[in-house]
Amino acid sequence: MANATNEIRYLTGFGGHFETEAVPGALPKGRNSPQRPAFGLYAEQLSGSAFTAPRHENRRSWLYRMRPTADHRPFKPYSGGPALIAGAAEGPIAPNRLRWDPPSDLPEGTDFVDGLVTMLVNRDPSELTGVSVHLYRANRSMTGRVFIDADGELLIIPQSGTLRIFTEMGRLEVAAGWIALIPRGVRFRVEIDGEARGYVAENQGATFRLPELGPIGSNGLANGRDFETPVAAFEDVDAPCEVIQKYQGALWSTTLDHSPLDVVAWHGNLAPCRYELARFNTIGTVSFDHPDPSIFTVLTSPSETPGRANADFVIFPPRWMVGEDTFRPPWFHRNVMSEAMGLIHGEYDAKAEGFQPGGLSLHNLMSGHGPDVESWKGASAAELKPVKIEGTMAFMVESCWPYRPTQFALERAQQDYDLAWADFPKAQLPK
Ligand SMILES: O=C(O)Cc1cc(O)ccc1O
Ligand SMILES: [Fe+2]
Repeated sequence: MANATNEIRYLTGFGGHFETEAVPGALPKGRNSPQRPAFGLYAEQLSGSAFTAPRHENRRSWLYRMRPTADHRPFKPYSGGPALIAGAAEGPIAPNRLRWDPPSDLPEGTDFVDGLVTMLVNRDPSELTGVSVHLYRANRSMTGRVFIDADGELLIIPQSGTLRIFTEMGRLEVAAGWIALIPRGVRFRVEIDGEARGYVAENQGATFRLPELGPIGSNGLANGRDFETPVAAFEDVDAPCEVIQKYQGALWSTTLDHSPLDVVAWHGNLAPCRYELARFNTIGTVSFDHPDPSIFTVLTSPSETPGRANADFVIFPPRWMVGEDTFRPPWFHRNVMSEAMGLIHGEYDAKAEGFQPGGLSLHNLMSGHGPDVESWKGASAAELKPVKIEGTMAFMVESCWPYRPTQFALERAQQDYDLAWADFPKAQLPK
């Protein structure tokens, strides 16, 4: 089925067992690794979970490619992209709330890789847990090079501009309002027209999956059928191609004499996908009280502790607010989980000002936060008729591991963020 908007074809479903071939006959039937794959292709397994992971956790795909990935020369340190994985700032993490305007000095005239800037990190990649938050600004397509992240799966959240992502396993188009998920280790190139900006959550832990629905039942939130995985697509290019790899927190580079985007067919349940956030089936109160934001979870990466996410990707989409006798915006709270938030467009209902599209905020473990004074005043006085929050899309990457800002982030944080919560009137007790 052709996709009307961009001619790229997709397979639907989250984490399904897909099979796809760009050349008829490339995909072996009934086995993974025949003695002689069709056309002299190389069969190669890509594992996203341990071989012995329980069946419902097991993620792997088989790729049929023109040359094996093993065919490369040593990686050497890469000197571009200086702001990616800059490492956390020295010293203890201060218990302060932090917020950023969209940085005006993100890399300029760069492609997606060199345009990435790390803002927040929270575990060493070798621990196979944690999540980092990066921003990007890119003005050029990647040409003659691809990127591969061995440290984590990449959740790409465009804020403006459209990315065309040519991965080993096919092509995806991802505009603002969509997300893309690229599995750990899958090589890709990003093409753009004009300028593109956005966020990347780099998940070093267990692969993102749909959250349990519990009493919600068998439908709702992000529905599996709305995730789209590209069909196989490849390029047959015998020209130098640089491979830039993020590996254990550092960047490395090697140059091949061919494009590694040469996977002619693949099958399996580990593959890139995209999802339009507008498809999210938002559920909320129809009686009273503001539910915990976990009700807005799109994807979750569990930790080893049940119910405590290594990373939750949560959105705040347009929705009706109908709660009776309820303070409707997010309440005041302190959380053992750490909350990084971004804004794709519009306004966030807990922040009357200062939180801009392309900006970022951090409310780490146990830091007191909630509505700013203006939002609190407005919502406390509002007439509680049904109101539709429209034209907005905020998101949160919530993690059980406190985030550490990078030096780049610390140097650019708003200086007066605490004033968002200054001068609340004191409660007046009966005399
Ligand atoms: O702090 C925030 O703005 C995120 C958030 C939103 C909400 O609706 C409830 C709790 C919460 O942490
Ligand atoms: Fe919060």
